[in-house]
Amino acid sequence: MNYNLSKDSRQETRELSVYAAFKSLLKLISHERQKLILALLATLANSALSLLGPLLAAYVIDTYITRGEYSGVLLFSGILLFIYILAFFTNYLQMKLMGTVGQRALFTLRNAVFHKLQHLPVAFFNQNKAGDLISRVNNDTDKLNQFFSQALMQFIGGIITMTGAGIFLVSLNVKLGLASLAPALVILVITQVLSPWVKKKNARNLQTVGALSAEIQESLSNFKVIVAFGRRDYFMNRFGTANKNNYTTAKAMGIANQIFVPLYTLFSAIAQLIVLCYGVYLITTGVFTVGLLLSYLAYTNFFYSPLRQMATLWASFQTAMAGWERISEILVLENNMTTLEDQSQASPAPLLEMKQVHFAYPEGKEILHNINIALEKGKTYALVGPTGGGKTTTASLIARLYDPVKGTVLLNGKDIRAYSAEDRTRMIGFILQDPILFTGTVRENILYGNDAYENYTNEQLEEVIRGANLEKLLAIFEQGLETQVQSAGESVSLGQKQLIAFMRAVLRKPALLILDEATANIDTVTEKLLGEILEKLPAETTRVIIAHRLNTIENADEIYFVNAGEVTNAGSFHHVVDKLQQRPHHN
Ligand SMILES: Nc1ncnc2c1ncn2[C@@H]1O[C@H](COP(=O)(O)OP(=O)(O)OP(=O)(O)O)[C@@H](O)[C@H]1O
Repeated sequence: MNYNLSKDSRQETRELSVYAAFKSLLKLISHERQKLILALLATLANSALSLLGPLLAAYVIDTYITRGEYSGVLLFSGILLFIYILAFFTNYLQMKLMGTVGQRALFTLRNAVFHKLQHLPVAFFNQNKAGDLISRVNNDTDKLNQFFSQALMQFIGGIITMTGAGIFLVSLNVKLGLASLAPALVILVITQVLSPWVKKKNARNLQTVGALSAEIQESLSNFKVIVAFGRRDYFMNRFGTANKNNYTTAKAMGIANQIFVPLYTLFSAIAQLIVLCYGVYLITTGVFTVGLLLSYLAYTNFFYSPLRQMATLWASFQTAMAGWERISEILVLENNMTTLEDQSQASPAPLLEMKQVHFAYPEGKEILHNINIALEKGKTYALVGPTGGGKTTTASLIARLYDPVKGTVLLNGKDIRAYSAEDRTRMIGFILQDPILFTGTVRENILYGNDAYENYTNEQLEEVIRGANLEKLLAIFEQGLETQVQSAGESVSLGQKQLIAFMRAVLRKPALLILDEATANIDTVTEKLLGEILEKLPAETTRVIIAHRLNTIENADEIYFVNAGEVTNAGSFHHVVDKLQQRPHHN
């Protein structure tokens, strides 16, 4: 499955219609039904109350002012004030409710995207940049929040007010009503025509925000290399380009989003002019009164001013839709590394087998060709060979970080895909080439993914560590289990990181332990210590060691030579030494 989210590499792009996008957006907040209905009622009440104003004013002018009955004027002023206060409260209620709905949508959506990210396979993270993903989780979801909390009810309120005003306009005088509404029709057509263009500009801008975020992430995480090579200018140039792209697309988006405002204002003014001219004509013919004309002008305003507002709201909707599309691109992805239904019983030997395995990274050429290996329980295997030969890839398939393109991997005689992730990771420990630590203490890091000792006190845990012969490794850390480490930064050395990763893996007591150059950054004395610990692992533990240093693999029972995607059993240690010596260029 292709997990690349960048548009250029996707064969099919999902183009949502406005209606479908709006429906799927609403689905997002469907669990807030009660609040939504209440907010809708408040919006309805608010619009109805506001619409009453001009009608009452027309009545007051034509009935009381023309007759000079000012007590009636006073009474109706009081009624109007009451209506406006009520309208204020309904407006407040609607904003409060929708503010909560928006924040809730943001909360739910961020959780959903993060949850999905946690469940996607390694291949997804190989193909997408962390910075862009962060931008999707942070920035794009917030666009939806803004739409829900600020725009949606204004949008609906605007439509209700416009419908009400439209009904008043047509029912007070059909011809004048239709004439005053005609410019709205033109606006509608223009909006329809321009919308796809506006949406594209918004989507493009969100993409550049993602790219900018990816640049920042990459340069910050590689800062040491940048300084060491004196290449600050290189990343500054790259950032400058990304920033410029963002600026250009933001400018284009701003123009696209704002283009409706002057258009709507113009057509609204034209409508007012039509009403004024035609209204005055109707007064002269005796069909209309001054009061009616004034209320008519007010209703025209009631119709066109939300329409003007809609221009901004429409832009917010377009941005939300563009954000929603970027988020749903992640949400629709499925993890193709599912657990197979396989009722067959696990058989004892060999512990792990690769049968006619072929593998290619997504969008790449075949890396491993027809691999057949069998790893017996309790034996130690070494994978050796030139850089880029495929050792890490082979180990990754053994640990099921990826599935083969062809062929099968069997764990205890059963398809490895039939094991749940928990069972598989309990059985297979993998110490990665570049070990990852999480911010916290050594204790937290070595207990990562290990529930068994979670509630142990430090003393109890130290006892367990002694039992696993790891106490000399722990002693390297000044404050023992409570030594602080950070995922970023340099609180521990690379070698120390490898030691923590080693303790983490050994404490889980895996049936198969893979060490991918796990001692590459460790001094020879400590390396010897690790060798001893490995020797003392339970007799049934199978070890797979990837190493370039020959002394690391001296104790291997069998050695596999991995070169150009072929894995061959190289036999004894001395045999391999001879082979490597024939390839002076390989390290
Ligand atoms: N994530 C990836 N996406 C695409 N290709 C990859 C990826 N990881 C490795 N490769 C390619 O697969 C091939 C084998 O790489 P692999 O890391 O398995 O080699 P290796 O033998 O472990 O090398 P080393 O000794 O440097 O660790 C290389 O050509 C590499 O470019």
